[in-house]
Amino acid sequence: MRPQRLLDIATEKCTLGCPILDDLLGGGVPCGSVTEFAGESGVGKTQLCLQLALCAMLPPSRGGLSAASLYIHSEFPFPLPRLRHLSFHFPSPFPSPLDHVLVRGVHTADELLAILDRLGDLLSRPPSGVPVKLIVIDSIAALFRSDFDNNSVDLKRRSSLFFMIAGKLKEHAARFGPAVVVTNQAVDVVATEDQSSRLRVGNYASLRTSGRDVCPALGLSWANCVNTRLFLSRSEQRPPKAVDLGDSTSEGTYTGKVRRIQVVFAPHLPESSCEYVILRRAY
Ligand SMILES: Nc1ncnc2c1ncn2[C@@H]1O[C@H](COP(=O)(O)OP(=O)(O)OP(=O)(O)O)[C@@H](O)[C@H]1O
Repeated sequence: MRPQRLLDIATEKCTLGCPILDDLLGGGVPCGSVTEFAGESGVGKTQLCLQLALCAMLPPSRGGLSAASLYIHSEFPFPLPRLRHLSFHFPSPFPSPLDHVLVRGVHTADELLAILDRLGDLLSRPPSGVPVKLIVIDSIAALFRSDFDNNSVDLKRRSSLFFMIAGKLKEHAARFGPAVVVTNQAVDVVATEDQSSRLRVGNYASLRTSGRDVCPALGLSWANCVNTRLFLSRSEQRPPKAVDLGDSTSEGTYTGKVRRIQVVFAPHLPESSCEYVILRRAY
């Protein structure tokens, strides 16, 4: 294959339901690989995942995948009222959109691995006949918060679970072509005297949110398990004046905190970022 042909291979993408975010991601979240949304609590990871689950149902002509999704959650309860609320404002091609979001809770990494082992059946023979082309794991970090101590045996066991989980996800992504999205927490970076010893992963030497230096949780082993890492952050302050949302109505301004999404690394995207806001209403 000539290098030029690589540019012609179009990867299917799933819209995020927002033209600015889609623009940043070159059309949306790519199918066939693992995309991570990392960021502090409340920054909007779940919001984007719920939005994606609804957008996956849209036909390709509207940026979707004409598909159902599997939403694996490790934080309880699953935000069903929020998904229902979002679905009211969502122009679904299906009469009951919530029937096409398959939800499964997991409590441990071993339980997740067992589900991923059996996932081939669901992906090859979806129960409703609608293909499942989006898999969300919200959140991977929650599964590793406890049960593991900071000793060499546990760290080795933890890394080995990362590689097994990522291996399964990539196997399904390559075989059945779904977009795989995982969410990850951000943890504070402890200041050291020698800043040069700080490990740099991807495009940015440091990442900040709410005025703190942070990095995605789970360390270097997990960073090597995802194909694309997107970092979501909140600014510490509200904008000095209302942000114009480009809407001519009186509601077309926003005075809350502005959030930012940065491409930390991705095989198909340059270093780039954009700002976003989360509104109560459909926009
Ligand atoms: N029911 C809702 N309706 C509208 N906006 C909501 C609702 N619930 C949360 N939000 C807004 O969405 C923002 C992002 O919340 P979200 O749960 O997506 O964050 P998160 O990054 O997934 O957090 P966590 O890591 O704790 O799960 C919240 O700060 C809040 O402003």
